[in-house]
Amino acid sequence: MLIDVFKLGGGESENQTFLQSFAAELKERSQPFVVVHGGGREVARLQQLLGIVPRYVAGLRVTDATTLKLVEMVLVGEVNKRLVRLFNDAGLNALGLSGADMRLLRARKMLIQENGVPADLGYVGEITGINTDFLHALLAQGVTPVIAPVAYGEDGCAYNVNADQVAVAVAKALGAAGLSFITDVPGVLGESGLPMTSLSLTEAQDAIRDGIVRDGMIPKVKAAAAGVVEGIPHVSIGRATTATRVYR
Ligand SMILES: Nc1ncnc2c1ncn2[C@@H]1O[C@H](COP(=O)(O)OP(=O)(O)O)[C@@H](O)[C@H]1O
Ligand SMILES: CC(=O)N[C@@H](CCC(=O)OP(=O)(O)O)C(=O)O
Repeated sequence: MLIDVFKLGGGESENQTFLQSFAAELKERSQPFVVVHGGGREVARLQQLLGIVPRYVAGLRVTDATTLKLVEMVLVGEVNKRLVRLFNDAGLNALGLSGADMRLLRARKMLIQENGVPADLGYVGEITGINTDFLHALLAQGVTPVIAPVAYGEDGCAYNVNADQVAVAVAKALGAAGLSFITDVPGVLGESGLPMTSLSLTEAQDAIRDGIVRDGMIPKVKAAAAGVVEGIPHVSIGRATTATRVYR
């Protein structure tokens, strides 16, 4: 069974017009697929509303116990259900899941260094396992899993995981044929400001080094490159017709 994984970024998960046409396209697909979504911008907005200043290290949200609650409220409680409603309105059989459900996404605390010094990101996790049997069983029944990136810690805690990283882990675990990062730009924009048709792993490194790829696009390009290295045959960033293919 050839499976595709779509990662829906934070900008697009709020764009009703885009979502309706995306859902209609998904409905026409004959091949099974899984959707992983983000929603980082909406988490940041709620933090700000509550007087909490969002903090990031290497593009990852520093997640203390209060922030973890907000992350779960927004991503699992709100964004996930909004997408599931919309997909089901379009005629799909969508089922919203977080990492805790059936131990779908297992994780451990992520340990990283910032400028050579260990940085404590709190409840930020890295994926250690995926319940692929459960996903396969759902797909075999024509169900579309819609996954929020809050994982189930090996220590019983919830962990906040970057949604691009979750998408790569899910695609790798399922042996997916394709992984598409849908975001609020048509593709990875080159120096000209136009989307590039393709980006090799070396060109990706150069584009990051030269500042052509910046901000949130850096972890996305790195995640896409990791997907290519993991052997996912087709990895792309952007909208269907203008997306940038990342290749070895
Ligand atoms: N070279 C580039 N091409 C396209 N987008 C870029 C580039 N460099 C930086 N960006 C920024 O990256 C953003 C996408 O990253 P992000 O907002 O984290 O996406 P998502 O929420 O979908 O994961 C774009 O909206 C754009 O502002
Ligand atoms: C650890 C970490 O940073 N987690 C992300 C999870 C959501 C996400 O990745 O959303 P986007 O895809 O919209 O960026 C966060 O808290 O923002």
